[in-house]
Amino acid sequence: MAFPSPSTPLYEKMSLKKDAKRAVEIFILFLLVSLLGYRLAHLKDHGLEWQVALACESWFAFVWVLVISTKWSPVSYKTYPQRILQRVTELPPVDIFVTTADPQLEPPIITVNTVLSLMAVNYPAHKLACYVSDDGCSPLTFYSLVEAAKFAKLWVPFCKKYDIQLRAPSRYFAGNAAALSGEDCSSEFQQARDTMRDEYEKLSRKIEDASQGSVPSDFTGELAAFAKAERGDHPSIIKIILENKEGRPDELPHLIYISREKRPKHPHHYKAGAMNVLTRVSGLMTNAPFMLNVDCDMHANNPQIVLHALCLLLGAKHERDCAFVQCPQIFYDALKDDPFGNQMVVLFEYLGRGIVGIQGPLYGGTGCFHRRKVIYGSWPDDVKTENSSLTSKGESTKEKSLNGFGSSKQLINSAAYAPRGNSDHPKDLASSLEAAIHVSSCTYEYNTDWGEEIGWMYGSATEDVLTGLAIHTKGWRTLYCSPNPPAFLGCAPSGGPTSMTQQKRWATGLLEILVSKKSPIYGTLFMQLHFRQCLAYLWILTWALRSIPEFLYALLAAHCIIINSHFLPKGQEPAILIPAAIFIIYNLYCLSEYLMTGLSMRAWWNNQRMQRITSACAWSFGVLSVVLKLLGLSETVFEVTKKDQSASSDGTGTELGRFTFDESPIFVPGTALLLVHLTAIVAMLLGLRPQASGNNGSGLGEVVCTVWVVLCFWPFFRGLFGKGKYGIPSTTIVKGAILAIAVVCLSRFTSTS
Ligand SMILES: O=c1ccn([C@@H]2O[C@H](COP(=O)(O)OP(=O)(O)O[C@H]3O[C@H](CO)[C@@H](O)[C@H](O)[C@H]3O)[C@@H](O)[C@H]2O)c(=O)[nH]1
Ligand SMILES: [Mn+2]
Repeated sequence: MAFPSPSTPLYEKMSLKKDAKRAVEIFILFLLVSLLGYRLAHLKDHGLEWQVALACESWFAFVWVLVISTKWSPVSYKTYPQRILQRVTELPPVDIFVTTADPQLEPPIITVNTVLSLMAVNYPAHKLACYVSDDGCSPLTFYSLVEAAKFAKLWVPFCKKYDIQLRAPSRYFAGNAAALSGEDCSSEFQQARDTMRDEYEKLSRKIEDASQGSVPSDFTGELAAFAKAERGDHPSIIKIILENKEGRPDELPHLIYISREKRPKHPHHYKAGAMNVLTRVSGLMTNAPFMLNVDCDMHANNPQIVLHALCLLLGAKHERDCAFVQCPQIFYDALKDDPFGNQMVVLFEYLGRGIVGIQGPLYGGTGCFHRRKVIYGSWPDDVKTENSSLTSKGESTKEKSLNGFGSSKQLINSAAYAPRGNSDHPKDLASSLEAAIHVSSCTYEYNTDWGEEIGWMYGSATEDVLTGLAIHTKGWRTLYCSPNPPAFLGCAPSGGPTSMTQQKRWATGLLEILVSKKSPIYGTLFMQLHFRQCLAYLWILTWALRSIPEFLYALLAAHCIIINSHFLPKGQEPAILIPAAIFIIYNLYCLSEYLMTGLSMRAWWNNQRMQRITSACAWSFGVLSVVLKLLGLSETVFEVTKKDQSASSDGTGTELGRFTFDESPIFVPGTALLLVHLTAIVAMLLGLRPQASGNNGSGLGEVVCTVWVVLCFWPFFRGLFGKGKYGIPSTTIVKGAILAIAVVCLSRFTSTS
């Protein structure tokens, strides 16, 4: 099988954009510092509002310093096929992991499409094994996979024979004319395609019927294992759905279903726990030196992707330059102009590519190819290996290493091969079934290094960033791979509640890392994390903390209007130019990033507006949940985001991009903020404010800020009057109003006292 041609570079240079970016960033920092100077000089004449402004602006200046000193440097790589061909005589095996957790939130048809697209990639089938972890322990998911395996026997040969580009059947059959235009027009092909379409329809109908409750209710045969299983209380269920017994490259990859043991009172560590079980079971069954992991909604969109990634993994000059290969998260059927601000295109384009120039991209949890030995805790250079659990010769040396991997002898034996990138394992899968059940039990990890030194790390709701950080901390570098067409495509959450839940989880998880023992500051001071990589991590890990100054700053203008005071210089003072310039340059600059990435002005507005909403609502709850965790009052949880097969198939939404609400308290801060500003506007218009002393009343600056906040929270304004899911529930409005009244009273109180 040929590696992709070097004439298609995976990376391009971005130095022009970068230099302009730095100049603007430094100028904004300079303005921020001037503003701080101005505040300090005038502080004694003013009240509380100036202190709040000073504190918030200092924080924003700190964030800018992080951004600038990190210097997101873009980098250009070439592909490495030449070098690989000299060294690699045989393609290495790759284990593929798919995680799913809930058949309601993650409909099995989505998982099935992901699995089918991965089984059909251009790679010798006997070198691939696909492991699906089901944390929902759902007979429906299992049944769907069994049916999908039958369909795969037709689908995979069809894709390979006709070189189909979209190998997730639902995407292929929903394909628009453009995607299909390059296709063969022979009648033979057309016939084959029609047969496939019928077969796929049959498959989706079967899964649909089953989810209505008709099939998995009879727990016989293969389904018997699920009869007494409850979601959070069941033994391990491992089923070999497909096995490529003869090791034939043109047949199908192995397909294995895993639902790890769960018992109440035993922590299961959410996705990180699932990944560790997948790592162990695959270590026993196929033990490939490379592992690809994707979320259940992320199908392979580029059939060459495994080859692309191996170009980087095998072709890097030294292994230490490539611990893992991360592909960007890109979404299919994305709503126009990103109304929920979560498609992250600009984020990946600038930040993502920029970090590549330091120590390499962060691990994003999906679309990532790992080296097994790195996951097993290896260090980049061999000297260090002696301190870790295994030597480069592949023998387990110290007692600690035996304990580290747990009590399974077979697992320890198989792990001994990992450092050499070698993959000895029994020839048939069934012979390791018993050991696999053992390593997926809920007590297996007690007194081992899993989650601490080995595997996916525990202790954060963003286990991906934490795991990647642990790898960078050891001094590994990592690589970014963004081929065209994109490697993987997933679903972006749509709707207010789903987006907020996701952002809250991220903010929580990132802050958990910042305050943990594995924080990047420790990693830079005492280990091998590069200084600038540490700054890059800090910039992301402080997301949740940013919500506090931002919320106060957002309140400031309304507070000033209500008490008829000001925090910005007056319109006629020259000093007004400083904040005005920061505001205008910053927004124009952000807009330019969107336009240069090929997005619309509307997309910029939606993103900047959602940033304010996310910060006020989701990130502030992130701070709250970490504080509760630190106080020992509650544990953080991983709430799964809902996946829609296609945003437009929802049917009920006539206004797809419109913000939606639910009963969640997460919308209270946003509602309260909006109500305070509306109160301020009304008070100003009706002249219900105290008389200002001298020239100290609020001015144009405060009014502009209030209008800006109301515009950013426009979805909430519409929500006040909206119906059904488009309306803010009345209980939330009442809670918001109580908070708003408290803020207004407090403002009046501080101004009179
Ligand atoms: O107890 C759990 C919870 C989740 N998952 C799986 O984890 C994946 C990611 O969950 P999702 O709800 O889709 O979260 P997202 O916010 O979309 O995920 C992003 O953020 C996560 C960290 O917060 C990363 O783990 C993901 O890879 C990354 O795509 C899904 O495949 C789930 O099935 C489990 O296997 N077990
Ligand atoms: Mn997801």
